[in-house]
Amino acid sequence: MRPGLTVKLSILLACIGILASGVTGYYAYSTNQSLLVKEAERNLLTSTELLSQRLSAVLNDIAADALTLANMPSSAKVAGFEDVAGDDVAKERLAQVFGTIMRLHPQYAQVRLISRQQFGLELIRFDRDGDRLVRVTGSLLQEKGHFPYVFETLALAPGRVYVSPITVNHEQGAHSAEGAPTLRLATPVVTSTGAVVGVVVINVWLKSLLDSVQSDLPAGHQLYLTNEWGDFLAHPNPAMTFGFDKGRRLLVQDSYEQTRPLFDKTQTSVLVNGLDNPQRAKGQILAFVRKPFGLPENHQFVVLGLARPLEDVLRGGKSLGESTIQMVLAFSVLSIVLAVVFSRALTRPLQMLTHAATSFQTRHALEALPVTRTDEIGVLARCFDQMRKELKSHMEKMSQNQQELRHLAHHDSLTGLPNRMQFFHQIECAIDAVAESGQQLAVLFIDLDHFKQINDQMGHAVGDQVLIVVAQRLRSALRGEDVVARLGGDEFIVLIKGPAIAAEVPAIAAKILSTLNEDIMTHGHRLQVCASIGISLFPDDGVTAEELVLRADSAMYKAKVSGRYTFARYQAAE
Ligand SMILES: Nc1nc2c(ncn2[C@@H]2O[C@H](COP(=O)(O)OP(=O)(O)OP(=O)(O)O)[C@@H](O)[C@H]2O)c(=O)[nH]1
Repeated sequence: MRPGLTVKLSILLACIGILASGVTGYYAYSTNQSLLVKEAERNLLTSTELLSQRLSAVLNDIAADALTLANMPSSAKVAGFEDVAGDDVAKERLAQVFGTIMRLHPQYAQVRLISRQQFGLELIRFDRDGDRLVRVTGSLLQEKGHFPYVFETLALAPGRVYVSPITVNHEQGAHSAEGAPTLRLATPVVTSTGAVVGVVVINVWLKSLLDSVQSDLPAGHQLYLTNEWGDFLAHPNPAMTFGFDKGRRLLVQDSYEQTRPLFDKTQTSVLVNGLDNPQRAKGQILAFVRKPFGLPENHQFVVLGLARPLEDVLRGGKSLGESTIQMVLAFSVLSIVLAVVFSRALTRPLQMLTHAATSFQTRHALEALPVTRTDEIGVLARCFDQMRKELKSHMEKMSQNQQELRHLAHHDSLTGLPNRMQFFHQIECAIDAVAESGQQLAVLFIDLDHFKQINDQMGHAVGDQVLIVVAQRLRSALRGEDVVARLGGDEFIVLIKGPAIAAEVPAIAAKILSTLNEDIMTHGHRLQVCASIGISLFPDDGVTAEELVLRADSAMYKAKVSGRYTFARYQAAE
């Protein structure tokens, strides 16, 4: 069975409801996710900027240490001696200070005083070797004049601090510092006359530097650091760092395309998130900040980045997601219920109309209609109600007319008695019925005497009234099962059946004659009617309707001839 209008409408409305709540829920959920990510991005950017400021502060502290050492009068004195041996007492005192600095700052890998003379010979040098502090002396001291951190620092004005690029330390004999990513800060040692006589250099392990910078970073955050070309110096995966030292370039721009503006210097910070860029930053939120690094005239910078898992950020929205799903499910169920209720309410009047139409079509029944409604359905119902009432009245009239026509076809319109056709039908039925039972039938052909005179003398209306009275008297004089019909004009015919009808029929004929002969009062006239009756019997006088009627007619003429107002039996010789 095909679904009805109610089902279709319910499905449509339910689908709309479910779709609307689903879309709303999805929109609320995704908007919330976007807001969470944007908020996390802002916080991450702030953390990254704070981190870069902390890096600056740490570098400033190291620079301050370097300046402190360089500004000590003994530094200039030791560095300024022509003789390498110099003033051993002053050197030893200065070395104790250098050693103290090393002990106080575990992140320092090396602290040195390097002379301008003798190709930048190291004068005082402390190395860190694991937990141990090693003072390098004598022939182990090396010439460092060819290193940029020496010759570039010697060219600096007093009080300025050189910051080297962060590289892997390949200086031989540097104990634990050898092979480790290192940053060098150096400042010139100047005599009271303004002569630059040496440099103080502090080597810092990048790892220690970053550990101190990110010490209070929340768990789950990952640190990125690149140089000004984008080479990774710090990365959650150590294999990704210092690619240039291993003969290949591992650039942040290749990992995160969005960081290019930092290196074009068109932006100072960029944000990347895995929600908007699942290809580039899968499952992560990242913030990158460009930070000037070292001497301003060198236009150096580093890029600091922080990342945190997207999942951590979205975890806060998870409960909202679950609530949203519950809400969507609840609204979907509500939508289905409302859709069914609304559809039924909407289609009920249509169903009433449909039911009323089909009931009217099949049973002509006038079922209830929503005629009291004030909307279009009410108008339709009232029109339909009016139409079916008119149709019903027409149909009833037609049926009545048909009945009347059917009656007229078989009855005489003046007297209401069966007509000739009906009589013949009845007599044929009676012949069929009595043929085998051995019963008899009698046909009485009745013709009024001198009826023409009544018409002529008293008018046709009186004649009609007389015919009506005759019909009534014939009907009342006979039994209910006897057939009385009018053949036409003043001729009537009667069919009587019974086991001994031949013996009874003279008395019946006599009764008819006397009944008809009683006075008739009509139109102010007193009349008397006489009649002549011819009788034929089945099966003695005929076995068909035509024969019986014809022979009764013939007998009636015999009665007329014999003086009227009498009856006569058909005789074959006639
Ligand atoms: N008022 C009236 N007269 C009718 C009707 N049908 C026929 N007639 C008349 O009935 C008369 C019948 O006349 P007949 O049977 O020929 O003659 P009658 O005067 O009865 O003479 P007899 O039968 O020989 O006694 C005619 O004058 C018809 O015009 C009718 O329906 N109403």
